[in-house]
Order: sequence, then C-alpha cells, then structure tokens
Amino acid sequence: FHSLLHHRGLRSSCFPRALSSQTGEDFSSLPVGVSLHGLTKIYGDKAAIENLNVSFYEGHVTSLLGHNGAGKTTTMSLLTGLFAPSSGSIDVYGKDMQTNIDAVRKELGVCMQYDVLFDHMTTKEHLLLYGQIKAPHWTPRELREILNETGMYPHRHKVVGTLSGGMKRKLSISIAFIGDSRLVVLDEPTTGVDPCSRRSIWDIIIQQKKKRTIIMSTHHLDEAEVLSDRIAFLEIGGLKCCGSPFYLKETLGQGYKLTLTKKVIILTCNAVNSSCCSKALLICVHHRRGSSATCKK
Ligand SMILES: Nc1ncnc2c1ncn2[C@@H]1O[C@H](COP(=O)(O)OP(=O)(O)OP(=O)(O)O)[C@@H](O)[C@H]1O
Repeated sequence: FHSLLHHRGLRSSCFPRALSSQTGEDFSSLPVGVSLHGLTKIYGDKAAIENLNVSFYEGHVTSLLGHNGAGKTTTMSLLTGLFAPSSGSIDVYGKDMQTNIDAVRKELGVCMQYDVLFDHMTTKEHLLLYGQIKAPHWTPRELREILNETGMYPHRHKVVGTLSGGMKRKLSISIAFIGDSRLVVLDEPTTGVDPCSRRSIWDIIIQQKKKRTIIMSTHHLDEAEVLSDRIAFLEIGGLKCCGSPFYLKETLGQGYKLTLTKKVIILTCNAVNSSCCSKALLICVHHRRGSSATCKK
C-alpha cells in the first residue's frame, strides 16, 4: 500500500482522514447492497476500525486493501456477523445486521481466509453438506451448476485431502456462492494459490458478481485492479479513499516518474578540433554499448 502511494508520488497524509465513498464518482443508479454507517470496533482500548462510512453496490466487486493491521479482517468479521460492532451499524439490502442477523445470514456467503473443509469428505459431499445447511431448497442440479461454473465438477469425487491448494480455495469459493447469496465476502480468496489458479479464481468471481455484492480483501494490487469495480483503501482502521481503479489512478495518482541522470564522462581528447572530440565520443559510445569497460578515450 505504502509503496503504491510512493510509486504514485503520494504520501498517505495526502488523503483526507475519511474520504467518502461517494466522492467524485456517482454510483447512485446502482442498487446499494451493503452500507456501513459510522462502523467502529474497539478491542480493549484500541480501535481496530473507526467511524467507517462506505457503501458497496450490487453487481460490483469491491476490494479492501491495506497494510497488515489496517482493519480489513475486522471489517470482514463485522460484515459476516462474527462480531458485533462497538458502535455504528451495517445495512445489508435494507436490513440492519444487528437486528436481522438470521435473515441476513440466509443471503450471506463467506469464504474465510483459511479453508474450512473436511479432509475425508469429497468435493460433492461438501457441496451437499453446506447446501443442506444454507439452501435446503436447492436441487442437486443447482449444486452441480455451481461445481461446473467453478470448474470443480471433474473433481467432485475426490476427497478434499487430495486436492491442491488452488482447488481447495475454489471449493471454498463455490461454497460461498451456494443459495444465491446476495452478499459474498471473500477474505483473501487467492492466498497461497499459484498464478494459473489465481486467474481461474478471478474468472469465477467476475462471472458470479451479477446480482451480488461481492466484498473481498487482498494484498495483491494487480488482483484488486483487475477484479474490482471499486477499491477501498484502509489505513489504521480508517477509510483513506475509495473509488474505481481508474478513478483512483486518475484523481490521486501522478503516474510513474523515470529520472535519468547522465553520468559525466571526462574525455581526454588531445585534439583541438571538435570533429576529433566527436569521433572520440562515438568510439566511447560504441565501447560502452559493446561492453561495460570504462571509456578511456
Ligand atoms: N481479537 C483481537 N484482539 C485485539 N486486537 C485485535 C484483534 N483482532 C485484531 N486486532 C487489532 O486490530 C487491528 C486491525 O487488525 P486486522 O486483523 O483487522 O487487520 P488486517 O488489515 O486484516 O491485517 P492483515 O492484513 O494482517 O490480516 C490490528 O491492530 C490488530 O492488532
């Protein structure tokens, strides 16, 4: 995060303390899936997140970015109802999370940072188990569709203990999409996954975002840029800026700067006329192109 700001020629102090999500870009035509109102979580005497105000839109993937300890996991934990906020509220499709937690959970899909899977069960058995808990009305055909869409169908009879790390992540993500979850929270969905599997996970997320509000956390800037409709940068528990990757780059970034400094080379040219000096310079350039030897002439 800091290096991104540095590369863009920005210091984090350039940002206002809590730049509103609505600043600069107008998403008012999109349905709001989730909104956080003055969300604060205090552990002991320390605020893990403080006065977070941001809206997440349906049909969007929004990435939470920030350094270690910025408050991403805390925000995710509050969004999934794992902890109650110290103050503030979360609205999920118009329902207050605190007072309607059971109704909200029916529409909530979660992929935790670490896979919560059972080694001795097959891929299909996982889908059946979580399907039974989350969406008992779902038919085996609908579960099969999820497996197809996430590319896990060919691996349906494999026990999870024999799956690769990438496949386990895909299975965890498949589970998050069971039951037409409208709010899907993905905590570092590509952690520990090879570049090829990462890309197929990106495809799954993009394919599934229609009619859902997807909120994910990541440490990968490239991933956030490729996947996100919006990126929310957190720092020390506060929202530093939020917007589409394009908007953030256009508005806050200053592009990359390349500074070239020409090294002074002292040419010991005895000749008085300039053509000799030019010739010497040319020889010098040829020398330096051909090898790293010091130019003497
Ligand atoms: N259970 C807890 N008890 C006390 N402090 C906590 C607890 N969980 C998180 N914190 C503190 O809250 C702050 C935010 O932590 P959080 O895990 O949300 O950050 P993060 O952005 O997810 O970091 P990472 O990228 O390392 O996962 C940190 O200072 C952390 O030490």
